[in-house]
Amino acid sequence: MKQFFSVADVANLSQLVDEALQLKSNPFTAANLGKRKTLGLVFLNPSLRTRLSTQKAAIQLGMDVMVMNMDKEGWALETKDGVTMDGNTVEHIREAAAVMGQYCDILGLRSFPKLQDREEDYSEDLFRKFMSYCKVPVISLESATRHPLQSLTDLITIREHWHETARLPKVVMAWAPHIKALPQAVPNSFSEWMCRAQAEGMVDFTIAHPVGYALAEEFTRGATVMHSLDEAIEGADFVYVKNWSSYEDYGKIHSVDERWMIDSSKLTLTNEAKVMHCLPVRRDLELASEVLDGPHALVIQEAGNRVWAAQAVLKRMLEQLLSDN
Ligand SMILES: NCCC[C@H](NC(=O)CCC(=O)O)C(=O)O
Ligand SMILES: NC(=O)OP(=O)(O)O
Repeated sequence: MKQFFSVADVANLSQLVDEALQLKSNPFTAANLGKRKTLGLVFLNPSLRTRLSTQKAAIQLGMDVMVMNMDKEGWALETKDGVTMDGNTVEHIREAAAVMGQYCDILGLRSFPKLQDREEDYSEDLFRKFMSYCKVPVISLESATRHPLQSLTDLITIREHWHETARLPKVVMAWAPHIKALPQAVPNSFSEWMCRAQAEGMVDFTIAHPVGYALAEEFTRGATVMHSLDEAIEGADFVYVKNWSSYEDYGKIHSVDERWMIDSSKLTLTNEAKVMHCLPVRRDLELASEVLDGPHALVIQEAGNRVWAAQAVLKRMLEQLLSDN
């Protein structure tokens, strides 16, 4: 694996999930694979889980890790070409990415969308430039439109908590309220991974969102889309809670009539569903604390699984690096 940016970078989904679960039961099987290799984690936005779980994964593979909080500690980055840099930006991504590639064997990058210009965000201009200029394999730590380490984790978590063989788990991604305009990266990515998992006979996938919150079609092909939360979650085995801002009316928040927050009474409509969320979650706005603190919540186990997703992906990248050299 030379890059990990979307589900399209994974040749065999089921195998990668299996490998992650094997690493979970035996974390140090490849403890020397990454010896004398350096992972650089570059953050343009905040992070708790991605930062710590990816570091831990790399350490368990024997790698050295360097973290750069570019947003707070780096020079202000210019990403546009052909501009005279007489404003606030100090360093161009052409040099910054190329220099980081000199220090690291694999780089990870987190960069959120600005949510102002849809075309610009969805072109993934910054991420693509970083990948092209750094000249080493790049792992997405969440880009403008996707969060593949999270989605792989989510698939691992569903596989781990589903034991019936007679039928597929009903997985419902449910839009939730929020006060801020949030990116579509997590829901786009979850949907993209679940649609692939559905096509490969692993899950049955539904999306529930209010009118006006449709995601870009390229991420949702094959999913059942419903505009009533109650109808969508009926009989659900997993409910994946997430807020996102409008894609159609880009980056905007529309007010909604129906109550969209999952609480205990909503859960009675489901098949004793497990409730997932990528975190961070705003209690009693996006998700009721009675659910987060109750037996249906899977959010802590899910966050724990971030380590095994990252470790499986880094292992594949290291194997490729070693076979290329
Ligand atoms: N990396 C996981 C989610 C990151 C981001 N959440 C946030 O920005 C939450 C901010 C807040 O709640 O104020 C998102 O939804 O894409
Ligand atoms: N879920 C997730 O990516 O969390 P962080 O933003 O804290 O890394």
